[in-house]
Amino acid sequence: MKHFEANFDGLVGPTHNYAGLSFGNVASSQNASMPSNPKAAALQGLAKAKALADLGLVQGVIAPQERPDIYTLRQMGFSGTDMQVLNKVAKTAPQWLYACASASSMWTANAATVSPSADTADGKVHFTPANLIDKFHRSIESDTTGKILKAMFADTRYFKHHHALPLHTHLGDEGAANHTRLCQQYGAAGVELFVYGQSVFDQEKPKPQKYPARQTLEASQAIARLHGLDDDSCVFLQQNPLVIDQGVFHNDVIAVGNQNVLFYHQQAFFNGAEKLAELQQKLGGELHLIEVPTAQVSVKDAVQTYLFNTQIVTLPSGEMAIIAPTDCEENPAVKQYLDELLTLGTPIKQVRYFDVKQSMQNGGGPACLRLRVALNDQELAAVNPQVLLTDEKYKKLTKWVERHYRDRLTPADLADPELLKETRTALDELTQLLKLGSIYPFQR
Ligand SMILES: N=C(N)NCCC[C@H](NC(=O)CCC(=O)O)C(=O)O
Repeated sequence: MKHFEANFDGLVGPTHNYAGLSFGNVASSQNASMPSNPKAAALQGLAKAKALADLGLVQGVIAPQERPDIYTLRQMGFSGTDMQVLNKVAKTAPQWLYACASASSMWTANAATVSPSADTADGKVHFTPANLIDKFHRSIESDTTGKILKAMFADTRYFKHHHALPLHTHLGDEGAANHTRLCQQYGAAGVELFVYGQSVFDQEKPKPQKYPARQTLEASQAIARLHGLDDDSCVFLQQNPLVIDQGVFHNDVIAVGNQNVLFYHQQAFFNGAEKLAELQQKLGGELHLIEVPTAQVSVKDAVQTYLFNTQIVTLPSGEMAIIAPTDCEENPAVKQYLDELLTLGTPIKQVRYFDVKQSMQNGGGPACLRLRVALNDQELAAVNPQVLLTDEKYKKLTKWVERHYRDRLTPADLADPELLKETRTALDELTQLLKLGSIYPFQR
């Protein structure tokens, strides 16, 4: 049986904008109110995904969500026709409109936590949508995310879908952004590394002082239980609270792994040495720990360039490549580090740069834009084939974006009734293109 890691990238939705919604995410705050370009954002994401497909990797897409989310606004008492709801919220409480109009579901590393069949007790691939409760605009994603994932991975012989964790801060869960699966081969049982920002029950553990820790240890433990992972194949590691306070709002802003490689910053973890030894012992065999020293790359540079929000992928040749944002190429210290990395004798032999600036300006790099799902060939054959990115699908999606997306949007434009119509027309067409059925509330 063959095994792969498939990447499912979030298609950027037509309302992509900069509303400054994510306290603790430096880029989101810095770029608040700047005009965005949804068309460019969606095309940049698609170009990155297509390049990975062209490298011989299994690549798919995940549909965006319906925004503005009129249904959530109705739950808050805005009433009348859809257009009246828009009008009232824009006039009386625009902050709620911004929160209900974000295209944030594009960052599919936060869509769910996924455990491959080689790791789980029942031998199925398990999915738990992230509840994302730390940020209101993201907390409204999980229901639709669950529906979209079920439409993509429908075959119950292979795929098991859980409900998102209960909606309380005790169980704050941000999905795969704080979860890394290490293994020797994709098809062999691996070790799942859960990185959390704080513990609710263990008050001895340190907490960040300035910015929120979005993921709790208790949430990570709940996911491991739901997915049927045994203790010998899990490691729970605390993020360094000092880096959360410098803008590292998810672990994937400071660490990334692939197979038996873990690439991370010297300051990424709290009590890292002990936990990484546990990881080595549980994984067995060779483990490449690539620690980037502060002396070479500061935490500030890591946050600005997203050096660790890169994707490390295994190419068909067996070599690994780093998929980095062009922001890394533009920063001399980071570029120098990446050049040097290729000479260190690790499995990483190539760096490829991609312009995903529209997403970066909201704090989302290449790794945020993708959800990884390790699959064997039987499982892959059971995935809805329409969501896989072929040459033809890429062309169709590109044309779809060009037809429906605007090239300029400010938060003020989110109240435009035409935008709501345009978005629904686009999404209706997309569900047909990807054969997803009626997943959006407006279609029912
Ligand atoms: N690191 C990973 N995996 N994902 C990045 C998520 C970025 C997202 N930004 C936003 O939601 C900004 C939206 C705005 O401000 O308009 C967030 O903070 O949750």
